[in-house]
Amino acid sequence: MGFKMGIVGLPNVGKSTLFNALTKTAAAQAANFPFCTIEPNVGEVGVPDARLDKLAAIAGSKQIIPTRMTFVDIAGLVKGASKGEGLGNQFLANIREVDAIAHVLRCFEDGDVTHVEGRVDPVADAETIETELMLADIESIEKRLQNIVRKVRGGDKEAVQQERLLRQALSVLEDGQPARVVDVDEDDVKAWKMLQLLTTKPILYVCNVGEAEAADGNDFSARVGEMAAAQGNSHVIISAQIEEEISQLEDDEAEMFLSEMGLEEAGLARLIRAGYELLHLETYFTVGPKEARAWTIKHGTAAPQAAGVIHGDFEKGFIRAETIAYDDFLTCDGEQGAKEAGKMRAEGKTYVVKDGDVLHFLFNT
Ligand SMILES: Nc1ncnc2c1ncn2[C@@H]1O[C@H](COP(=O)(O)OP(=O)(O)OP(=O)(O)O)[C@@H](O)[C@H]1O
Ligand SMILES: [Mg+2]
Repeated sequence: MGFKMGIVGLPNVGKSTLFNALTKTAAAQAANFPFCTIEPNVGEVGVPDARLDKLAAIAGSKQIIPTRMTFVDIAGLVKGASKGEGLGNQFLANIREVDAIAHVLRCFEDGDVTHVEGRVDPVADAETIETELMLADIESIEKRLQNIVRKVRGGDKEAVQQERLLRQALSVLEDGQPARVVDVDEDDVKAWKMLQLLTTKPILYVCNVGEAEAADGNDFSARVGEMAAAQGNSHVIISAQIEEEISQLEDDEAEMFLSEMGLEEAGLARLIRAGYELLHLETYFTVGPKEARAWTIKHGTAAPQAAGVIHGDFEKGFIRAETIAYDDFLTCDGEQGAKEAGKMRAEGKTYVVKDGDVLHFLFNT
């Protein structure tokens, strides 16, 4: 499956710095000038999960393979992007392809780092970007409404549904609100997603604070927190610069560095977890002597479809899933113990996989 988070924001706010820290590379050029990034950088990141390490230790697995999430470092957007300003249209197209948006807001003060608007004001910056996304949606909706006029007149069912949804979105957008506030009927969810509107993508604010503020944030991030709460969105506080430094350290050095900074864990782990929550993602595990591995599914996924994440054949030929809950696996000290304690369940096609389940699939080939 693979879920994609797009890193979005004004130019020069620290997007590429954050991306490099996440992917532990210097793949994206990060520098103090606006529009440093033009082509999107794409990187896969292992999702940190302490449970996986515990399972591997119990089972004596030789290899630990975390599940992965994709991050896309997108070029900076500016006012007028929806009208093509600063290569805007191209960048907006990059956003269309992601599942969720990590919106980076500059919350650090540093006279040496240029702010495109000449002042630090993350709430105003958030509005600038959101406005561009809303304008882009309005424009694309108007185009699409024109394109389906004939089909709608001809009574094409899909086109009629599309038109209804497009008009619903248009009416909130024209009211100055993002399309994500629309309450979509169960029956319309699929068609609604297919519209791929930019402002329906779930959003997470990333407050990029100064080095000394990584633990508690600052006034700027506090204001972002209020804004996010009012919108029903979440936010994380991170110093991209510190994260970049941490990403270059060995694990034990990194831990020392974190505790000196008063941080419990790297901001990246918090960011990835927040992204997981935002997308309603969950993890199940496969555990054996060879490897302990984590897999990503959407909340509410049935066992055959969960098996399909590993391989299409697992889904097609699904028979049953031998299932041990994460806590049982720990308390019973592994698969054998769980079996003896009667904690290994045989689950069929309708079983909805739970976060943390340790699964073993049986299937026909
Ligand atoms: N938390 C921070 N504190 C101080 N400086 C920072 C912080 N985060 C990033 N910077 C600096 O800000 C500058 C811009 O960073 P970066 O290139 O990552 O921005 P960007 O958002 O990717 O820009 P563009 O849109 O132009 O690609 C760099 O000089 C970087 O070192
Ligand atoms: Mg960049």
